[in-house]
Amino acid sequence: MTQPPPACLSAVTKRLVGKTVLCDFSLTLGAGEVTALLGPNGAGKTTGIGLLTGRLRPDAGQARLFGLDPARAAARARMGVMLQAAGLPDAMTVAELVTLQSGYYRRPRPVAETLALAGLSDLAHRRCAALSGGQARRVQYALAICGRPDLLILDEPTAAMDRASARALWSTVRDAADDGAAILLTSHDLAEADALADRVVVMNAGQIVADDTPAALRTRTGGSVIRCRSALPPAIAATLPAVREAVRDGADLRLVTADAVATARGLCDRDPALAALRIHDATLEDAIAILLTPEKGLAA
Ligand SMILES: Nc1ncnc2c1ncn2[C@@H]1O[C@H](COP(=O)(O)OP(=O)(O)OP(=O)(O)O)[C@@H](O)[C@H]1O
Repeated sequence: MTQPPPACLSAVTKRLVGKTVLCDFSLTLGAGEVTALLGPNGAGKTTGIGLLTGRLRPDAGQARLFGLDPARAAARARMGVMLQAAGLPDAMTVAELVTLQSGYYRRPRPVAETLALAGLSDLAHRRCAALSGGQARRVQYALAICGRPDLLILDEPTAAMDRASARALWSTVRDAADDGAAILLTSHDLAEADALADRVVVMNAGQIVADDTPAALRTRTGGSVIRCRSALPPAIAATLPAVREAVRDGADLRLVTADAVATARGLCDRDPALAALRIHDATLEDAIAILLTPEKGLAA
């Protein structure tokens, strides 16, 4: 018999205070897959997570965890969740808290293993009140993974973490997926999504605008990014050959182009004072910036 997917939203609509936040939204997560749910502030990512975790109920459509209603304890017991804002009890130590949470699961990891995976071994006896912001995030991560979840939902897990801590977390997330867990993460760090995700789902205004591998999304930009110092207005630069997008980015003029040589030639012709010309392959961030620019959205 085929197993139901770890998590599934089928044609859900969710209204909050009279506003439709998600409309006919469908998303299925696969076992062993890291899915990054990306999009600008207010796109509906946290609302989607709220429906999956059972914090919110859909107004139409259906949410399922392992084929069950997310409100069912049997479904929730197989899920680990790290939300954006979650307080920790000030008076407890890190080890006490992880021990307590582990007790809720049927086959938890040994506490020492959870602490090591979350980079907390040296902080085991520190009271939660005395943790830094990044350390508190690591404790929230430990609480999410202590039960060996088959589904791990991470809402901006590395926000407030330093680079080394973030990279250590990426590695354990990748290991969990390789062991068969389904992972859903949101992030505004697109380099993180690119490094970690098998699949990128881009949302805007409550709808999915792209669902593909990071490499395929990068390829769909069809090109390169040019940065330079130029007084040329972006509106004029946008008319140069092969330019898909032109914006001012700090002191730079930044162009996304399907043909870097043709665009660079055009730039030199239009601006004799052009300086500091740099060209690189388009990144996931560039691809998503184009996707979210309405008149230039990529073909799906
Ligand atoms: N409790 C609420 N009541 C009314 N509107 C809400 C509520 N929660 C969220 N919204 C609105 O729903 C929309 C989607 O919000 P959501 O938090 O899901 O976005 P998000 O993609 O997670 O954003 P961010 O990247 O900022 O976390 C926003 O317009 C937000 O203002």
